[in-house]
Amino acid sequence: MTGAALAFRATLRERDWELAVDLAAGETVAVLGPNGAGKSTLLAVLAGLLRPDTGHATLAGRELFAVGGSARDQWLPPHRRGISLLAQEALLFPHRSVLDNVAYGPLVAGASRGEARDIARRRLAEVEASELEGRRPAELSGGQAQRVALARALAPDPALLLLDEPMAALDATVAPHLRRMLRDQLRGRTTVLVTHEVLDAYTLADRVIVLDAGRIVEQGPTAEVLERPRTAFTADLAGLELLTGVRTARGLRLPDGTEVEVDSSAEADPIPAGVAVACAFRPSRVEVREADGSGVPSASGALRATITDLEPRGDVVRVRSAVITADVAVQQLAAAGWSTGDVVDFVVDPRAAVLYPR
Ligand SMILES: Nc1ncnc2c1ncn2[C@@H]1O[C@H](COP(=O)(O)OP(=O)(O)OP(=O)(O)O)[C@@H](O)[C@H]1O
Repeated sequence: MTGAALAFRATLRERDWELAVDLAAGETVAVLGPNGAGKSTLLAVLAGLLRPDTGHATLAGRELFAVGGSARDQWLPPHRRGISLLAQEALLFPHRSVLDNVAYGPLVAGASRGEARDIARRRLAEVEASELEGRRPAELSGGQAQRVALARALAPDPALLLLDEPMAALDATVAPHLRRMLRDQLRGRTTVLVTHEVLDAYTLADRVIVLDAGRIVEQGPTAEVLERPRTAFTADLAGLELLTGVRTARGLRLPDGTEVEVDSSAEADPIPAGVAVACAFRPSRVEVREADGSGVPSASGALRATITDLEPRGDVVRVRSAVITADVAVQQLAAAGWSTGDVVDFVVDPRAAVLYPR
């Protein structure tokens, strides 16, 4: 025994996919990544719907699979894995009542009809759906159906819960209710959550794994990964700008030689000069100034760049360039008269930037 609830490693040559994931008992891990990164592949292999070329996985001390090794392959079929999946769509049995949908798992696992219905009633109460027990799935709203689907996923008391973008198909007005419910239900439950929403990761996950092209590219405690991103994808998801370079006495030097100033006086563990670093900050903490016409940026630490795009966002306009993005007040932009193709200076607020080793 490793102490891990889930110990998983597998490869799939056809998808150039190779992953190792360990989960502690009761831990929720959010899996993030761009389209095609391999998130669904992970869920499918865990659920037993897709067979890897090589790999080994144990869940709560039981072997889920051992394939491609020297010994004979082991492969536990999906219904014997102790794993439940909640997908974007509720996928309830259309001809059964809500109660019987939720009772199905325990019934198949060997409970009597009465026991299975008792379990189902308890689970429905937990997701505030008791009054729906006599309805058919067609008589439910999207949010109600998803709550029932959550009750159904939890009814067999799975050793591992898989959530595949559970809020994605819901109205923005309904999603917060389910998110709150999930927060309560996931406490102490070993869960893998695939999501595109940073709010889901913050609200529900202890840890985050970022995938790209079938590999893990970042992982760690949720706040650490999202506040100190190492990839452009994670930075973008977290609403941060990311610059990379080398540590200098005043901040960091970018590959083009520009030095960006960062106030690191509060740094607990100073990073020595010469170390490869990343620097993250909000676009709202970047100022845009008129370029003064000389060949060098007007302010020290300014990044001179051409505006490639102007994107209105309420009372600010997102000013994009190839190197950096700034949010500028609509009035300031209008007064300055900047438009795409103009060369301007971007200045990062030294106190608003976080510097960390790459
Ligand atoms: N049925 C399939 N057969 C072959 N290759 C597939 C299949 N499904 C996905 N792939 C490939 O496997 C890789 C990982 O895809 P996967 O669906 O796991 O990504 P994802 O991170 O879930 O993406 P998304 O966010 O778009 O759902 C991609 O290169 C994809 O093209």
